[in-house]
Amino acid sequence: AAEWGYTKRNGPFTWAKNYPTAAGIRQSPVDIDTALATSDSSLESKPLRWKYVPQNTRTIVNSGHGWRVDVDSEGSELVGGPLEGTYKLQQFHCHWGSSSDKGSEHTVDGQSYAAELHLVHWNSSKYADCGEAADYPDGLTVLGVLLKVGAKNPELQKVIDLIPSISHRGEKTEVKEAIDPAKMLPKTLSYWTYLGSLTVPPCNESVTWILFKEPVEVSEEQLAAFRSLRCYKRGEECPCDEVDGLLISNYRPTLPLGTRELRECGS
Ligand SMILES: NS(=O)(=O)c1cc(F)cc(F)c1
Ligand SMILES: [Zn+2]
Repeated sequence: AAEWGYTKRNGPFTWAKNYPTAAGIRQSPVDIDTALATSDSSLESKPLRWKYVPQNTRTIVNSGHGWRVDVDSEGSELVGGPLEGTYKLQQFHCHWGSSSDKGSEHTVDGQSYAAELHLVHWNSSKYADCGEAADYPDGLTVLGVLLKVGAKNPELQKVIDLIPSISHRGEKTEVKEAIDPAKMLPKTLSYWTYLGSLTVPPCNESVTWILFKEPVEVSEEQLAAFRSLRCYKRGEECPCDEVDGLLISNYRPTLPLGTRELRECGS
């Protein structure tokens, strides 16, 4: 089957053909209608807490759908907030648009941001690994960080510096200079949370989403570097009808929240 992607031919509106869950009722991303959010004292009473091991960021890979930094989960943990049990960091990646007026996956009162960073965690209290966890409704938690255009982001610059060595699909390289995921999170930890899904096929409905309210800055040049990734393998011709196979946009448009509860913690 033709590999899924973000062009007219294989993009988000075609995914349900090969991945029926993509047409489900607990899909992500969604528009965060801030007026709908209910503040929840139980969230306030259990502060979100994380521990990451920068040395455990192992490799960065061009998945064909963007860049992804794979992490050795050992030693990491995410607890508290809406979560039961302990979640471990598996990987982090980003979504962006062809220009910085769009690119985030979640929107806030209809507003898009330039990009969105996702830190993917799996429930190590109940499941053996990320792959297994992805098949259960409480299996995964993704921390989402909205990125807006501003100052150069020093921690993300460590990713940008590696992009030339993973320009084509399937290429990967060692992350030599440790990247600290904690340094990519906003200062204030207010967030929205709701039950959703992976925003890429197979769109498993197994994600507790935690989206920080405060955007973090990234520069136009850094966004331009993301768009220099190619969606096809070196030596192959470009399958996607994207302008010479550049990954200029890799975000899924928002899906209806439906009857799901949207909770918030912090102002
Ligand atoms: N985009 S996302 O954070 O929902 C996501 C989660 C995941 F586990 C794997 C992916 F490829 C993408
Ligand atoms: Zn993502």
